[in-house]
Amino acid sequence: MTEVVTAAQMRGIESAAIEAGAVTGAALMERAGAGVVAAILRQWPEAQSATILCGPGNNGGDGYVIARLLAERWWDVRVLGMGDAEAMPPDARANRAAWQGEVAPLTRANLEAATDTDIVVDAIFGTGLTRAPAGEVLSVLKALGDCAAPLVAVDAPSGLCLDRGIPLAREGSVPKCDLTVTFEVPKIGHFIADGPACCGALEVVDLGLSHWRGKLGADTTRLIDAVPMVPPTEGTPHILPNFRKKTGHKYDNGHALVVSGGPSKTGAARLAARAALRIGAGLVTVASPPTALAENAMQLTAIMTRRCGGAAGLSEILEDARFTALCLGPSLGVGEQTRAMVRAALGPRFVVLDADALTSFEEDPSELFEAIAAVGEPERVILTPHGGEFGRLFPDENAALDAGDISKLDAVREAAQRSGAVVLLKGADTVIASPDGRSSIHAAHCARSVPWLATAGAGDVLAGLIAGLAARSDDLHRAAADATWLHVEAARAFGPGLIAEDLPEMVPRVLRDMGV
Ligand SMILES: NC(=O)C1=CN([C@@H]2O[C@H](COP(=O)(O)OP(=O)(O)OC[C@H]3O[C@@H](n4cnc5c(N)ncnc54)[C@H](O)[C@@H]3O)[C@@H](O)[C@H]2O)[C@@H](O)CC1
Ligand SMILES: [K+]
Repeated sequence: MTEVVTAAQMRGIESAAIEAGAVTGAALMERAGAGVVAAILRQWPEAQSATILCGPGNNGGDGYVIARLLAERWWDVRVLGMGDAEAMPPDARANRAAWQGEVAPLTRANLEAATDTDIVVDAIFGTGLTRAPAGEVLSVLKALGDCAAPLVAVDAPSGLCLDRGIPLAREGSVPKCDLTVTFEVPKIGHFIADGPACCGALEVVDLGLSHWRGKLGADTTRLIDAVPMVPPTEGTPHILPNFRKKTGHKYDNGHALVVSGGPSKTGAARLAARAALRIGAGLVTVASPPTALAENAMQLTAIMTRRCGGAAGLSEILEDARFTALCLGPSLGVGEQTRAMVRAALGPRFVVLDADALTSFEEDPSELFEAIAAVGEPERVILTPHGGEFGRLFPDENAALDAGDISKLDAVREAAQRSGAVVLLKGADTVIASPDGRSSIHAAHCARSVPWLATAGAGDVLAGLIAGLAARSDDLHRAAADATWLHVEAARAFGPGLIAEDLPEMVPRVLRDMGV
C-alpha cells in the first residue's frame, strides 16, 4: 500500500527520526539532494547546465546540495538564492556555506537572464510554505511558467499547498513542472486538485524513514495503486486478490441488482449491469418498471430481468436475501418515487446510490442521511456523486472546498461523517472516504491520464463496477477503490474513441493482463 501524508505528517516523520538520533537533518538533506540529482541524470542524461533557485528554508538547503553535487559532475551551475544566509535553518545554512560558487539574488530579472540553461530546479518552497507568496518571489514563480528549459521541482512546485493541492496565492502562481521529486512518501497535494498538473511526473526518493512512517497511526490516506511514478510502477498491483472470483457456485460470487429507469431511460442501468457482470458478480438482474420490461429484455441475455413496480415492488424483490448488492440512481428520475425506492433499498446489503438517487434528496439531504443511519449497519451504503451532485448533498462542505478552505480529501471525509455512508467524489482525482476514517485517492494523471473517459455513461459503468465487486465482497470501501482503478485501467486499455459501452468489454483484457 502506498500512503500519502500531509505536510505536517511528513515533518512529524522527519523529526521523530532525528529526535531518536537515528539520522541527522544534514544527512537527510544530503540524501534528498542526491536523490534529485539522480532523477535529473536519469531523465536528462545529455544535460550539462542548471539554474538552481533556492528558497530561505530547508527546501532551499536541498537546492544548495543539488548545486554542489551537479558542480562536482562538472555541470555549469548557476544559483539564485532568496533571503539572508544567516537567517536560514542550520542545515540549509551549512549547505549554502558549502556552495563555492556565486549566489545571485532570486529575482525575476536574474531568472530571465538565465536563458541558456539546460535545466531549472525549483527549490524555493516545500512543505514549509505557510503563506501566499507575494512580491518578488511571486513574480519569479509566475516567470517560471514561461521557462523554456525543463523545470524540476524539489518536493513540490513552489507555491503549491501540499495538503490541498491548490496554489496559496492566486491562480497561475504555481509553476507547471516537468518533474517533481519528493521525499520518502508523496503528499496529498501531489494528487488532488491542481497538484498533478503542476507536478508533472512524480518521483519519490527513499530517505530511509520507513520505521517512523509506520508510527503515523491510522490517519493516513491510501493511494490507489499504479500512480504515475517515474520509473513507472511495475508488476502486479496489490489489489489483485480482490479481482479473483471465488471458485464454486455462481451464488458464491454474489447477486447484483440494478434498478432501471422507465421507457427510453433504460440504457444507464444496462451499462451498470453489464459492468457488474463483467467484473465478476455471479449473477446480475435488472429490476425494470413493467412499462420498460420489453425494452430491457430485448437487449439483455446473460443479465436477467425482473418486473419491479416502484418502491413496493423493490421491497418485494429484496425479500430474497441472495441479492448482495444493489445499484440505483442512473436515469431513475428525480423525485419522491426515487426517494421511496432508496428507502426501500437500504438494508442488509451493499447499496450504491448514484445520479438521480442523490439528486432526489437535494431539498433535504438529512432525510437520506437519517435513512442510512436507520439501517444500523455501518459501511453498507456508498454515495458516488460527481462535483455537482456533491454540492447538492453537502452544500457546506462544498462551499468550504470551493473557497479553498479545506481540501477535496477533507471535504469528502466530512461528507462521509455527515452521511454515515462511504462517499466517492468523482473526477480526474477521485477521493473516497468512509465513516470509519479510511480514505483513498486515485489520480488519473500523467501515464494514467484518460481524458476520453469523460464520456456519457462512464459514471453508470463505475457504479456498476462497484456494485459488481461489492456483491462478492465484505468491504465496500475496498470495492470502490478497486473499481475506480479498474475503470481507468479499462479506459487506458481501449484508448481514445472510447464510449461507455466499451468499458465493460475491456475488463476481461485488463484482468488477463494482471494475471487474474
Ligand atoms: N526537515 C528535514 O529534515 C528535511 C527537509 N527537507 C526539505 O525541507 C523542506 C521543508 O523545509 P522548511 O520546513 O524549512 O520549509 P521550506 O523550505 O519549504 O520553506 C520555509 C521557509 O520559507 C519561508 N516562507 C514560507 N512561506 C513563504 C512565503 N509565502 N513567502 C516567503 N517566504 C516564505 C519560511 O519563513 C521559511 O523560511 C522540505 O520540503 C524538503 O525539501 C529535506 O531536506 C529532507 C530533510
Ligand atoms: K520547491
